[in-house]
Amino acid sequence: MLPFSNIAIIGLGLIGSSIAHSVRASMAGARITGFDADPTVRARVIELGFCDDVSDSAGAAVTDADLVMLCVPVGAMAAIAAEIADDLPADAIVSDVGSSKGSVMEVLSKTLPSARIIPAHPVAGTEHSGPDAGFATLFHDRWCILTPPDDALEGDVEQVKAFWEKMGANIEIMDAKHHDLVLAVTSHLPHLIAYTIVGTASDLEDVTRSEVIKYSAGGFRDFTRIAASDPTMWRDVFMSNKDAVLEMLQRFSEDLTALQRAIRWDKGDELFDLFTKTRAIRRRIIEEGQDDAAPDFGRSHE
Ligand SMILES: NC(=O)c1ccc[n+]([C@@H]2O[C@H](COP(=O)([O-])OP(=O)(O)OC[C@H]3O[C@@H](n4cnc5c(N)ncnc54)[C@H](O)[C@@H]3O)[C@@H](O)[C@H]2O)c1
Ligand SMILES: O=C(O)C(=O)C[C@]1(C(=O)O)C=C[C@@H](O)C=C1
Repeated sequence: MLPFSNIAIIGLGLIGSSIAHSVRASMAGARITGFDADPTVRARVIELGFCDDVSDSAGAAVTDADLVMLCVPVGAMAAIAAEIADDLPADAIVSDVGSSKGSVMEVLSKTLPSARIIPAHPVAGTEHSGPDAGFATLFHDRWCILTPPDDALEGDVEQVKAFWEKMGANIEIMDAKHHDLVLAVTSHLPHLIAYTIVGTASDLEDVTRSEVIKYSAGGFRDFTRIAASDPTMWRDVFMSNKDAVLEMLQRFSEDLTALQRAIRWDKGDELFDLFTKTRAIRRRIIEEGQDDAAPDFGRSHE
């Protein structure tokens, strides 16, 4: 049996379109209605044909839905919740895919006080955005973290869990605050570091900058991939997960200062010990099959 039969996807960029492709591939018979605030995106989605219907308003998209999946940037969640409030069926489950969870739950529960809200975060993505960037296998063997509120109905959590499992994801259930702390270090801080290092390189004098581009084969190139991620999405992530990101940034700055001191005072053994520890972490990630450097994950879409 299908976990949901009428799915409204609001926001048809990378994640919204990947969900639509994935539903098509794994839940035959489920009907997908899409909406995006950008009319050029709506027109492109009609051309691409991954929705059964594309509505002209968010309200119209949700009227018959049993699942409403909000796939907009975190900073747009409050506005979109207000837009669907009057048309949302009482028995529909509302979920989202936002990269931070505490603030999203806060705005959704305030704007939709009687809605059945089960937030989710697929820990899978690429640096690309928009409706052309999506693909059906994005969530295969990747984690999807659910952060249901304490009073969520168990049946609702099970339904959302079944939905993501059908799309190939592995499910973890977590408290929103814990999610935001963990993701601050595993996802948000790495993006901030990548944005910083690429920004620093681009601030160098013209002649050095062209050499940076010319010789960016390994390490720097990997950072530029991450630093090419969507500016709106990431601005919203940092604004919405401020406390956890600032806490992790503080720890990171302290560790960086310790490394600076080790280099200054020729403490090579301290560097060697740290690099040995970090190499072991990378090897563990690969052993546990979570190395996303190996599969393509949509990079061939570049
Ligand atoms: N990109 C990733 O790697 C990734 C991974 C997991 C989760 N997420 C989360 O998924 C969500 C969507 O990210 P994405 O990468 O698909 O972004 P995207 O830029 O590819 O798509 C977002 C879409 O939302 C639309 N939109 C913006 N405001 C809207 C509104 N008020 N009403 C309707 N549509 C609106 C935009 O026009 C755009 O088409 C974000 O909350 C992000 O944090 C992203
Ligand atoms: O692989 C990438 O390009 C990503 O940045 C994906 C990534 C991540 O940091 O792991 C980015 C943001 C999401 O919320 C989840 C996944």
